[in-house]
Amino acid sequence: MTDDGLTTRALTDADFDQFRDVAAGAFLTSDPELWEVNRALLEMDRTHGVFEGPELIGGGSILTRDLTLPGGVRQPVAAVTWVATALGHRRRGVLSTVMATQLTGLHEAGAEPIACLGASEGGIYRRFGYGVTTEWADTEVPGKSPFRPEVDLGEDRVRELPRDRAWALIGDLYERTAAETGWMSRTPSQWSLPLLDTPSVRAGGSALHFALHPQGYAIYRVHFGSDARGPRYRLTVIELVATTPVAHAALWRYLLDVDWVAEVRYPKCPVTDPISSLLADGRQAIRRHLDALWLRIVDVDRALAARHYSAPLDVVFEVVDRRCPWNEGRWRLSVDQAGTATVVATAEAADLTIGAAELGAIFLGSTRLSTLAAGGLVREHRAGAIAAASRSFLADPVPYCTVDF
Ligand SMILES: CC(=O)SCCNC(=O)CCNC(=O)[C@H](O)C(C)(C)COP(=O)(O)OP(=O)(O)OC[C@H]1O[C@@H](n2cnc3c(N)ncnc32)[C@H](O)[C@@H]1OP(=O)(O)O
Repeated sequence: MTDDGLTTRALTDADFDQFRDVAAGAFLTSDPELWEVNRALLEMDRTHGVFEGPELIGGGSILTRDLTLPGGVRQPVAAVTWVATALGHRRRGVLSTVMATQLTGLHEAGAEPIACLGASEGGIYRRFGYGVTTEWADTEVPGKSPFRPEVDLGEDRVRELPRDRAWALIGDLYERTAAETGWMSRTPSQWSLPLLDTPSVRAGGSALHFALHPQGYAIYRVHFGSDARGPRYRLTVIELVATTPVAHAALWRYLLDVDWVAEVRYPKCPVTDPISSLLADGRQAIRRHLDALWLRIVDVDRALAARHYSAPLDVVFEVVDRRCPWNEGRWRLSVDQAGTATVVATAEAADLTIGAAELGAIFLGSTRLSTLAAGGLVREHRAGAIAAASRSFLADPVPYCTVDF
């Protein structure tokens, strides 16, 4: 019980309606289909509620997902979602209680050593030890923009398929791509969220379209509009998956050539998507970086040993982690020639000092340790330690996550 009388417990199926009402109120979204999808997806025994007397006033949920780590390891992670505090009960520590309950529970159960989430606002989660571990490059390209003449589009045609026929093909293509670092597993029921297509999700746009290539697919919708020159539609790419460069180029070409479309926008575009290199004038692709997946190390030793590294390393980290005191202290990370790590607690002098959020940020190998150090977020005690660790943590290709939980 907290100082002002709040209690916390894991919820049951019987609590679902109450949890839905609190979350729907906090997220200002009462779309009934969204909540029917969530009724099937939420793991109620991993969903915690904070109560004032009998009244549920906030909570948060953990989904069981797998995340691909550098080296191709499929790692179970705690995917945190639907964190919500009822209006009228904000800033009383409900979120802090949920975060503490989740992290302590994961640690004490020896469950997933990593938690992750997509943040509604950028200012909330750093204090709880989450750092930005992947980004999107929100990309806009004018419709009909030409490619370089040498770009190979292959012989295969991109075909538009109805949802039920597309669905039979895209799962396998997604699964092949999910072997790359940063991708999340999706069970058949977990597909229901990214494919949700209700009026509130469409926000005035069309139903989802499915463009299929033998080695890839694009899911998109169109928002209608016009001016004195004629139709000026906006095409929004929801997801583009390609298992070969030719399929990738063919799908982009297809999307750019949809008639009446003035602009193609892909908000969740991978930062390494080579669209600028395909275009005859690369400057036509305007790109803006956005934070995507936030990651939190729950148990330093188990998490750091789970991934592979790009270069040998021998470094002692002093970890500062007020929220998870079991992580605090010095850890020696040793990486051999094969990129395999061992992690042990040590009393030796630290080579660098790092906070939990920064350790979470560099974990997948996208965010550079050297960049965080340049921003004053990591301290070096042995010359060269940051450069060496930064190299070793980097992953190539740059990790990407769709984050759809
Ligand atoms: C993974 C996800 O589910 S992301 C979605 C998160 N949920 C939402 O955005 C839904 C709408 N918002 C809400 O429900 C609430 O405002 C929440 C969940 C964001 C915050 O809940 P609260 O119970 O008010 O937070 P709580 O009182 O525990 O505050 C904890 C700390 O976070 C800070 N904080 C809370 N909300 C915010 C915010 N939106 N931006 C920045 N800081 C914040 C508080 O000031 C406090 O700081 P302190 O520890 O330095 O004192």
